[in-house]
Amino acid sequence: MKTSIATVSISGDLREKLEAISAAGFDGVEIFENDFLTFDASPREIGRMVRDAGLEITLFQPFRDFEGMPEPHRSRTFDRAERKFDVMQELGTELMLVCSNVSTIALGGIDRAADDFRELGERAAKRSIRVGYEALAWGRHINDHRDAWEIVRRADHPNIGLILDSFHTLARRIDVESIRAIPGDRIFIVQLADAPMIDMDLLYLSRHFRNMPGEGDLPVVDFMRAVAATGYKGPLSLEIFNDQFRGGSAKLISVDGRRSLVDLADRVARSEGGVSFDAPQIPPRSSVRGVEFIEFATSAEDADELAAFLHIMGFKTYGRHKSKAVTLLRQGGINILLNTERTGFAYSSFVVHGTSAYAVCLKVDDARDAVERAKALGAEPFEQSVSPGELTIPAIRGVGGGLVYFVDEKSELGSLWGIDFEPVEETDAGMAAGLFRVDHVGQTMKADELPSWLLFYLSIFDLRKTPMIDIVDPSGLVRSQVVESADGALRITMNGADNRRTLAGHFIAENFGSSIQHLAFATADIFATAEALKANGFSPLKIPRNYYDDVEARFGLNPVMADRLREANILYDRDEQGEYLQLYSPSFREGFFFEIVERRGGYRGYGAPNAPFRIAAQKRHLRPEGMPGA
Ligand SMILES: O=C(O)c1ccc(O)c(O)c1
Ligand SMILES: [Mg+2]
Repeated sequence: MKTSIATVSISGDLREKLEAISAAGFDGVEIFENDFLTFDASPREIGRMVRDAGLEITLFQPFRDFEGMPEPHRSRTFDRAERKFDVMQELGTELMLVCSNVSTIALGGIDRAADDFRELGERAAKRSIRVGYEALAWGRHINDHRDAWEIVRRADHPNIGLILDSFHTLARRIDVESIRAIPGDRIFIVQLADAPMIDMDLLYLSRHFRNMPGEGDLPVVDFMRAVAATGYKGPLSLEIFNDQFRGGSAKLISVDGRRSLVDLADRVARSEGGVSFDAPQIPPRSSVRGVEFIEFATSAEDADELAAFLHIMGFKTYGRHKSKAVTLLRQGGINILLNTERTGFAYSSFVVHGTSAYAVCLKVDDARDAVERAKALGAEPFEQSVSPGELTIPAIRGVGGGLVYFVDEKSELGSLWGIDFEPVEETDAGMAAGLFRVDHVGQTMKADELPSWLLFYLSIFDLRKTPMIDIVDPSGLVRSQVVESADGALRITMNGADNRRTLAGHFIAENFGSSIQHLAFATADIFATAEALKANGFSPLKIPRNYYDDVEARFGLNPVMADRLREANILYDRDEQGEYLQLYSPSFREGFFFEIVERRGGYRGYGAPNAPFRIAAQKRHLRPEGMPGA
């Protein structure tokens, strides 16, 4: 399988783009004409630059407003094409993209367009150049790949073929099954992009909001399955017009791009028999069975304070690492590690971010397979130093600074606690509060990191995403999206902020980067948990009375229930499936916090309608000078 990406997809000048694209492991690039025109080097030098970067030029594009022009424009258009052929020969590329005409003076007619392409094919053949025709979703006469194919078919010239672009087909909701009948060798290149499902003008959507396959809402896998059925063997080439990507890190976006293509090819190969391109042979997406532990990087002083905080929440000190300054606190199936080492990754994380939950360990079916798949998707493996007899827990770096560890039941990793930890004498006061598992992990990140994290999780693990929603912070909207396993064993909420006045934005600033901002623990009886916590000296986040009056009215709650909620500072939500009750801790310092939840019935959400009230209460809790606009 050959992978390629259009230079227009990433930031930087042409040299920077090529470096990042090559480093991410792509085989080729589409040279977008503007990137070429604005770079100060001859076509020959640019061609050499591309090849020196270990890349080939898969396509030169776009050539606009060609077919169906009336004279004298028609002749001029052919002259213009010849000039571009000159450039292409200097660059060292043999494939040109012609996108469908958008000019108001263009004449329609399938045969007229086919005649123009036949003549262009003749001229191209003299130079061993091939020309592919792409239907833009907003083309004046041609805006559907089926019509573009009909023109190519009637042009009936070996140097004229079709170019498919998933965006144009899928954004117009054209049936992808129509692709299957096209002979694969008549498709000269396939461009891939996803996009969010937003109701807007297609040109605007395409030029600003395309994203990597898997990051958006379009059925790109179905599209690619249909392409694979044609016998197409050419490159899978990304063409992503996106303002955030073009303003972001070329390196990160290139890695995401390559990751999206490997994952796409893998999904296609697993769902469509006998695909034409050789898809990567990698382990399947890992099923996550649960969160095995969450590890905080911290200092000795902070660790004492954090441990006290957790004791009040019903956690017991349960074990100590045999050779490292790592303490295990446990309640039910929840394991929390406090790492106060003065060397190594945890320590560098502490130095940069202060006390924070820098690592999550997931229980999967096969930990080594999980790492192997992640590596094939461009993730960085991580290895910690271990003492003799201790386990090396397979791990990878997350998108930001954090780590994801893996354990499984099938190897010695299933005995992690017995092998690496010594039990400690139980001395803690405080009673257990009925918290039995991690319900979800709340990650906060800059808004432009959200697509990268989304792709990271969806490509490595067998998770689904929920639709993007806006969380209402009194200081602005925060974008939020969830990835979760079908059975709820792993749920991760991701909040993307770009405004420092929001609670999430404030956290990113205080923490010097993205991290886990909250952990939600599940209880089967939140009122009993609230009682136990109270006895331990826990003081929950205070929710104003107005909220309870509103909830009582909104859901028609009986007043006794409303009073119970109010007295315990428990938030309430309900949908067709069930109910959700939430209790919040105050923030630890200015940073993370804990949430306690009870899910009743089949409730699958996260209490988004309660977010404004919870956030306002949290802001009141923070130091006034630390929180402008609170
Ligand atoms: O937005 C455009 O003009 C444009 C140009 C070339 C393409 O391949 C495309 O998909 C869109
Ligand atoms: Mg295109």
